[in-house]
Amino acid sequence: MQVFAASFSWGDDPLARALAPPPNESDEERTARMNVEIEAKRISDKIDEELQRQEKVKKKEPRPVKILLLGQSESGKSTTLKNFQLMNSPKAFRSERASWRAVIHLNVVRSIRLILDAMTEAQADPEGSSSGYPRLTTEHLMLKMQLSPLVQVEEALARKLVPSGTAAFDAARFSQDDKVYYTNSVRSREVAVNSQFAWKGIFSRFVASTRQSFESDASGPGWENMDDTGRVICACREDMIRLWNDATIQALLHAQHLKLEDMPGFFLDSLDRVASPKYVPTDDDILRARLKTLGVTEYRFMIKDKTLTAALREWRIYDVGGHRSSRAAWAPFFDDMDAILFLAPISAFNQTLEEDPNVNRLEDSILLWKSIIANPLLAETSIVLFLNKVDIFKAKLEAGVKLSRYIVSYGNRPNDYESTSNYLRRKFGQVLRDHSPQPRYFYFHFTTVTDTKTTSTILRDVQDTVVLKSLQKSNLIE
Ligand SMILES: Nc1nc2c(ncn2[C@@H]2O[C@H](COP(=O)(O)OP(=O)(O)OP(=O)(O)O)[C@@H](O)[C@H]2O)c(=O)[nH]1
Ligand SMILES: [Mg+2]
Repeated sequence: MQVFAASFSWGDDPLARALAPPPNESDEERTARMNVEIEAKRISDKIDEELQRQEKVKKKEPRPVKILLLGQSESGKSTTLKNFQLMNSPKAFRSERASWRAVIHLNVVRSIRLILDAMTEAQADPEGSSSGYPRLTTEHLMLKMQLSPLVQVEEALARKLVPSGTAAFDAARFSQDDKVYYTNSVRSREVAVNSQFAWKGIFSRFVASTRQSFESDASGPGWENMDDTGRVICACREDMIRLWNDATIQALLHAQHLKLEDMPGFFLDSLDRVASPKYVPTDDDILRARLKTLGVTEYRFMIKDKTLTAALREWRIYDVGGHRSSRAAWAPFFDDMDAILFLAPISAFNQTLEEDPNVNRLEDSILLWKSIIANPLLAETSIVLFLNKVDIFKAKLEAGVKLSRYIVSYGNRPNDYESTSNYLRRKFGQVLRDHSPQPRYFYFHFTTVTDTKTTSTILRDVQDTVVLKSLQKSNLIE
């Protein structure tokens, strides 16, 4: 210790010693050394300047706008996301048509399977004496047999979309019914896909080989480019049409209260088109296709701000699963959002949750809305309400379904669209006034998000006004 202290002194700095000029330096050597040092300083100053410039640019670059889509399952979140994609990156949206064709085929075979299941139930009581079901003829049973390969097609498509054993597949949330992954109830069992899993990539080989035909609107890829599942569906087209249009089958579905046309992903009225070899999904078809979300999907795009600076700003839209078991995944997104689009399907007033048949869907929407409004983490976040599925809501009212039968508080007010829709809007507005931690503006729209034209106007309004206000409030825009 003493030896070390004796050999080291502050005046003997090894760094200063290393940088000091050599003791017997000539004038020439000195000039050369100084020139090298001047050049080194010039380069170093330039690097500092560049770093400072980059820092300034970084500060000026607008921060991304983040929007979170919320609402119960089947409320229309993913359909709203599709509208954003169609508006802001139509080419990319349309390049995914081959993948959506597979989903539409899956939707078709699901509807057919539900009819086949209904027929099996009727076969258990052939005389219809105890159930009151209409009698099925040998012709019906022949049709049923001819269509039975579609059950395997459903499983094959489902397995393609949700391969078991992938890290992205969350088996805990599914019952393994017939080795295919469906959500719990057998009648409404439905394939779900985890958004972390790049399911669209599965069809990319197919897309690549048929890119031209899919990108031009003229005609589809044709039989020769179709995969096996597509071929079976096309081969069954005539039989499916006959089954769906059969009066006895319609009576049977009616007797079993099975309204396929009210279910998401209904394409049986378009079988002629969607089960043809040259079928290419239209934008409308893609918006009507149903694929339940698990996990979180992020979509990014750039648009010009509607501000004086007209800066190009990145937008990020987040789509989450609305099933009760998926809602715990919402919270981590709450503290970082500029706006929330909350979807409440008002047409669901006479339906119950798939997760819990004792809970009315509209009631679930109101409770969910209340919990979002009251959440202190979201106190500063703009929230926009979409009272969605207005088309189905109107159709139900016109068919004579009474709102007051399910929402008793509606009493004996008139059952027309004007009165009922105003009543529901006021209910949601009242929850906002009563439960928001601080006063906030009630932004709402009546929507049918499967209608791209009206939805794009509404979304542009959301983009231009609501979010802009939120950015101004947080001083992100001068
Ligand atoms: N007729 C009609 N159908 C709609 C409307 N909005 C959504 N749909 C359909 O309803 C189904 C469900 O919509 P999604 O967007 O998948 O619902 P989601 O909220 O993403 O549901 P999860 O992923 O389960 O949380 C789809 O088949 C849509 O095409 C609407 O306004 N009118
Ligand atoms: Mg979804």
